[in-house]
Amino acid sequence: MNQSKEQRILNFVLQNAVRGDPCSVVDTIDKYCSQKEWAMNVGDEKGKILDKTVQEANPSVALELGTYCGYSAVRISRLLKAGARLLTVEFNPEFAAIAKQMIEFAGVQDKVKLLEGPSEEIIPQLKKKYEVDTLDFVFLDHWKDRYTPDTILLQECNLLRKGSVLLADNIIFPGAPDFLNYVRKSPHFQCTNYPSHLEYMQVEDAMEKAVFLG
Ligand SMILES: CCCNc1ncnc2c1ncn2[C@@H]1O[C@H](/C=C/CNC(=O)c2cc(-c3ccc(F)cc3)cc(O)c2O)[C@H](C)[C@H]1O
Ligand SMILES: [Mg+2]
Repeated sequence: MNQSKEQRILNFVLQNAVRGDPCSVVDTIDKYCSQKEWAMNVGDEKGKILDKTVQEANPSVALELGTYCGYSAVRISRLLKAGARLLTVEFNPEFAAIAKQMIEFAGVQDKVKLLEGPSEEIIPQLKKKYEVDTLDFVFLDHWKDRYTPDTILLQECNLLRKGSVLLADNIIFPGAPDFLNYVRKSPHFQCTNYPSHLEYMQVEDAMEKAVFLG
C-alpha cells in the first residue's frame, strides 16, 4: 500500500537530515515541502515569528495543539531552556506516529511529550495527569474552528496565568475569524498581529499573539 505524504516527509528527513540536530530536521522538512510536496508545517517565515515569541516567553511549560509531523514541536523544543518541556497534542494516530519518530530523530525527545488524543479531552487532564500548574506558552495550529473553544477551555481549567502567551497560526489563511474576534474583543487578552505568508507560498497569512492578562 503506497506511502502517505507524511511518511515521505519523514523518510526524506531520516535519509537527509543530521540525527540529533533539530535545526537540520527543520531545514530538511522545509526543503522537501518547498521543492517536492507542499505540507501544512508552519514553515520558516512564520517559524521565525514563532522562534522570537518562544524566546521572548522563555517558557518552562509550553503546549502545542496540533502536532501533525512534528515540525513546530522540533522548532519550539530546540529553543527551550534546560528542564523546560513542551507538551504537544495530536489526535490522529498516523500523524502521532510520524511526529514521534521525527522528534526522536531530532534528539529532542527529552524535552517533548507527545500526548495522543483530542485536545478537548487532554486539556482538562493537564493539571492532574501531566502535573502542569500553568502554561507559559501555547501554540495553536490545529483545526481552525477549535482555537476558540480550546482557548476558553484553557481558561476554564485555570491553565493560564497573568502573562501566558498564546500564539495562533493561520489567522488569514485558512483563517480563524472567530478566534480573532474572541481574543481581540476580550478584556483578558492583549493582542498583537504579525503579518507573514502561508508556508512555502506567496499567499498572505498572519499569526496572532494573545497575552493573557488574568
Ligand atoms: C476536533 C478535534 C480538535 N482537537 C484536536 N486535538 C488534537 N489534534 C488535533 C485536533 N484537531 C486537529 N488536530 C490535528 O492537528 C493537525 C491539524 C492542523 C490543521 N491545520 C490546517 O488546517 C492548516 C491548513 C493550511 C492550509 C493552507 C492553504 C491551503 F490551501 C490548505 C491548507 C495551512 C496551515 O498552516 C494549517 O495549519 C492535524 C492534521 C490534526 O490531526
Ligand atoms: Mg498552520
